[in-house]
Parts: sequence; C-alpha cells; structure tokens
Amino acid sequence: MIAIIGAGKMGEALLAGLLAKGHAPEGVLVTEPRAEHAAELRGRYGVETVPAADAAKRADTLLLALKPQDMLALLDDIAPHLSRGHLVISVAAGLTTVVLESHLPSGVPVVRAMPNTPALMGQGMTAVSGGAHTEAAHLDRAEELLGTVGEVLRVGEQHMDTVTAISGSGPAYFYFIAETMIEAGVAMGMPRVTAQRLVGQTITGAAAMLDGSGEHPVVLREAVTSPGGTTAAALRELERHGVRTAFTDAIEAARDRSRALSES
Ligand SMILES: NC(=O)C1=CN([C@@H]2O[C@H](COP(=O)(O)OP(=O)(O)OC[C@H]3O[C@@H](n4cnc5c(N)ncnc54)[C@H](OP(=O)(O)O)[C@@H]3O)[C@@H](O)[C@H]2O)C=CC1
Ligand SMILES: O=C(O)[C@@H]1CCC=N1
Repeated sequence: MIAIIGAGKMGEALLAGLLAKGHAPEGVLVTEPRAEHAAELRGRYGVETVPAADAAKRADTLLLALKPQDMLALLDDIAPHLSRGHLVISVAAGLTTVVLESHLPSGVPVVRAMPNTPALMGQGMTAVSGGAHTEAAHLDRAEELLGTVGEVLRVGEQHMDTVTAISGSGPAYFYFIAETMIEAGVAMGMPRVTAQRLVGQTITGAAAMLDGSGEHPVVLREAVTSPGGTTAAALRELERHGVRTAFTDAIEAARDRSRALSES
C-alpha cells in the first residue's frame, strides 16, 4: 500500500501519475488536512483519504509532499507508527536525509527526491538519493513510483540542492522567459494570443531540438545566429545586460535557499 501525505501540486501530480500508470486506487491512501480538498480527491481519483497516522499504519511506502515547513511536525506525528519495513520518500526542497532520519525511528529507510511540475503532464524530471538506511531495492521502488510522472535520475545527495536549483525550480525560469517574450511581442503591437502561440511552440520546438539532436546548446544557438543578423543583435543585448551572470546568480541563490531550508 502507498500513502501520499500532502496532495497539493506535487502530491496530486504523483497521485495522478501512479493511477495513470496502472496503480489501483484501492492501493493508494491520501492524507489531506482540508476536508473539502480531501472530498475532491476522493471524487476525482476514487482513492481513500485517511489521517496521517492511519496512512503510516496501513501503507508500507509513504510519499511525503508537504511544504518543508510542515514536514518535521508531520514526521513527529507519524514516527510512532513507522519501522524499518517502511519506505519514506520525501519531495521536500532542502530537507536532507539526515534531518528527515533524525525525526524517525532508527533504521527507517528514507529517499530524498526532487521532482518538478511538468510531472503533471507526465514530463517530470526527478532526481533521487538515498539516506543512511536505504538499500538498492528502496531506490528501485522510489524510481518505479516517481517514474510514473517522468524521468528519474539517481544522484549523490551532495548534488540535491543543485538539482533543486536547476530542475526543481527550472520550469519557473522558462515560464519567466516565456512571459517576457510574450510581453515584448504585445508591447510591439502583436495580439497576445498570437504572441503566446509563437512563444509556446518556439519553446516546445527548441526543447525538442535540445533533447532530440544530441547537440550542445551552443551549437544549436549558433545555427540560429546568422552573421550580422537579428539573433546576433538580440544576443549582444542579453550579454550587455549580464543575463548570463544573472542566471548563474539566480541558480546559486536557489541552491543556497535549498541548503538553508534544512537549517531553519
Ligand atoms: N511545486 C513545485 O514545483 C515543487 C515542489 N516540491 C516540494 O513539494 C512539496 C509540496 O510542494 P507543493 O505541492 O508545491 O505545495 P502545496 O502547498 O501545493 O502542497 C502541500 C500540500 O500539503 C498539505 N498539507 C499541509 N499540512 C499537511 C499535513 N499535516 N498532512 C498532510 N497534508 C498536509 C497542504 O494542504 P493545505 O493546502 O490544506 O494546507 C497541501 O495540499 C514541498 O516540500 C516542495 O518543496 C518539489 C519539487 C517541485
Ligand atoms: O520553490 C520551491 O521551493 C519548490 C522546490 C522546487 C520548486 N519549487
């Protein structure tokens, strides 16, 4: 039995993915504090919603998708019901396996995972790393479950804050670029709906090129950049405004914030 504790944006994406990939609703318990949200989830997915302590008693695999700020109190609540036979998978940003383990009985295996919101479309990118009591079978199980919503990569935990900054937060960077490009088109007099379509398909096409061609982004960028042309003029402005440095600083800030979440 699997329990998803915290079915907000990430938790619900994981729930939908599990069911879409053939997990029976009878095999999934969900814990959600708001009664009306719990009722919605029961109606939409046919799953049973239960208090966290019951989820911990009845499920052997717990997928924890609460905010980092709520996670430790939840672990303290469910800890009396957990043993080495459980597997705890946390998707909380920043919280290390050492911190998570310190709120659980000794020996409970913990996997730290970092998915991203394209999981909602089955296009997620998740990285996983194991803690002190995690064996290969636990990582296999985590990979199987998180693989229902996209790709899964195993990384050393020392890289998890960087993963969070790159792929966890990453979709927001692309939405920020998309928003900026759409607004630029609108400012130049283009209908918003046209600008949105141009930007949406350009991002989709660029992503397909990046993924499908196997080329380095520099090579793909050079193919767009005609000598003396429009792209060269645009890229010169991006460099003049320090956009490369701004992006590097932004990713470092996200990495540092992820690190700080374990300390607060
Ligand atoms: N959003 C993202 O892009 C990503 C988020 N994450 C991580 O996923 C986690 C969840 O984020 P996200 O889904 O965005 O946040 P949400 O706020 O959408 O979801 C959190 C959910 O947890 C519920 N909750 C709060 N307290 C409890 C409790 N005691 N027991 C059970 N459920 C509870 C909330 O209910 P209510 O709303 O009623 O309070 C809410 O539905 C975070 O730790 C975040 O770091 C990881 C990768 C990407
Ligand atoms: O912003 C956050 O903290 C979470 C983690 C990665 C994406 N969203």
